[in-house]
Amino acid sequence: MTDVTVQVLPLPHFAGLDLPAYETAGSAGMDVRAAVPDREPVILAPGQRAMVPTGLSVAIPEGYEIQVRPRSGLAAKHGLTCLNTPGTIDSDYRGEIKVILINLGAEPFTIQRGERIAQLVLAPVTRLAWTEVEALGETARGAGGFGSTGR
Ligand SMILES: O=c1ccn([C@H]2C[C@H](O)[C@@H](COP(=O)(O)OP(=O)(O)OP(=O)(O)O)O2)c(=O)[nH]1
Ligand SMILES: [Mg+2]
Repeated sequence: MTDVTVQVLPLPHFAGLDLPAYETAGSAGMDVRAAVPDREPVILAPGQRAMVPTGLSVAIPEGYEIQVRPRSGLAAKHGLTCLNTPGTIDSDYRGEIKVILINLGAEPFTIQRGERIAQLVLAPVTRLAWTEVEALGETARGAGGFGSTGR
């Protein structure tokens, strides 16, 4: 497997944190850390959401995106997830990557500086081009959906 090189710009408030990294040899995503101030952890009350800074800006090569996905441990243990999952980082975005976290659990959740809050997955993008038609080809499913095949 050939790695795709992505330029990363650590912002001033990233200082002292570790760059996202694969935690195991076969990991699909790199865990990304909260770049919140040391003395100002983000406390999410049940039902509350926040845009959590990562302290990183990137330049993804054209033809790729980065998906921001939740960590299953945080979701299963604390009800913490990414509200817009999977978040999309476009190849032309140069702002800071932020993680939109929501606490769907029953207890407040505190996000400390350096905590691994989500994972970044690099993915190829296939762009589509429309061809407008007057009718679509028939299929057995037709317009059936939303549970049409049963539960
Ligand atoms: O979880 C996310 C999702 C998006 N972004 C940044 C990178 C992305 O390239 C940009 C725009 O995201 P998106 O297209 O999902 O949001 P939008 O509401 O359509 O905003 P825009 O009008 O800027 O495209 O915001 C993040 O930092 N984190
Ligand atoms: Mg958009």
